[in-house]
Amino acid sequence: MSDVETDVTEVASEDSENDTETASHAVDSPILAVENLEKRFGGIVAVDGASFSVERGSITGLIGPNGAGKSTTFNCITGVHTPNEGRVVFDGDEITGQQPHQIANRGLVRTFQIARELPEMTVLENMMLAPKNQIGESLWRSVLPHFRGEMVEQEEQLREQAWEMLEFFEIDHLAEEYAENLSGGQRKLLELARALQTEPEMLMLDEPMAGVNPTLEHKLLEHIHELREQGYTFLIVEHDMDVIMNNCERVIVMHQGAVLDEGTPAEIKDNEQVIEAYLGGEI
Ligand SMILES: Nc1ncnc2c1ncn2[C@@H]1O[C@H](COP(=O)(O)OP(=O)(O)OP(=O)(O)O)[C@@H](O)[C@H]1O
Repeated sequence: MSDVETDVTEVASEDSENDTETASHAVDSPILAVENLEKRFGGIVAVDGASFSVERGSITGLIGPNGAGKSTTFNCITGVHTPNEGRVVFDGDEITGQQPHQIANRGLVRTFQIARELPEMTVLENMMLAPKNQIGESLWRSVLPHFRGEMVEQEEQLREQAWEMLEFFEIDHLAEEYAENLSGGQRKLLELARALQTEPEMLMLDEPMAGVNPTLEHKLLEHIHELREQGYTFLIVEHDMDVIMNNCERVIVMHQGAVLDEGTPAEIKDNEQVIEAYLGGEI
């Protein structure tokens, strides 16, 4: 993240004519815009013309009753599914239909409802696999002596960064533990740490609190707020309403594949339609 910020600052200061424009773009434009998104599975319309945007540097919640289309929307944004209609714009560029790794390379990464770490690898090994643009991934380059040196240097940097991340999430004592031996909550912390290892600008978290005990939940939320302070943007799908209401500045409510309401937690809490969508239950 800090590297990205430095790069942007350098480019902006080199081009003084565009200074004002660049600064206002960064402040005013949403980091993510979803426009008229539609996704059908045979006769099922899972997402039905959903449109919303996410403000840069915010913690935004995406909620809705079971089957509302939240996960499918996540999947369309992050390239797991190709939408039938609509557009996804990230940081000013259209990313609709791109592959997940291309979208991750642009700085938009997601975590899954069920953490996807590699169970038979240690926590540190899992961390080392996560980063984007590793020199070693290109085989022909890796056999050239010049690049071999670069690879060793890069691996050292990645290891250092991985340790820092594990320390930040207070799971460094588990570095040599096999991932399969972690608790549900520790897995969620590892997944978030892995996502950050790719140096994203925005993180989309699918039910980050599911299966997490209250102590770790508290810790996870603290980390999310700390990261937001550093400039990261979060879009969170979560069924735990207390988590959404107490931690998100904005909430998007989906129902039957479309956006039913958007606003502050206080605003959406008072919307009769939202309450009805949750089968008349209290939010
Ligand atoms: N791969 C798929 N094939 C067919 N139907 C699907 C598929 N994925 C989702 N659906 C359907 O699309 C609709 C929206 O599902 P989705 O999982 O996006 O909702 P959700 O809001 O994330 O629900 P939940 O909160 O229960 O996870 C549901 O009717 C679901 O059964």
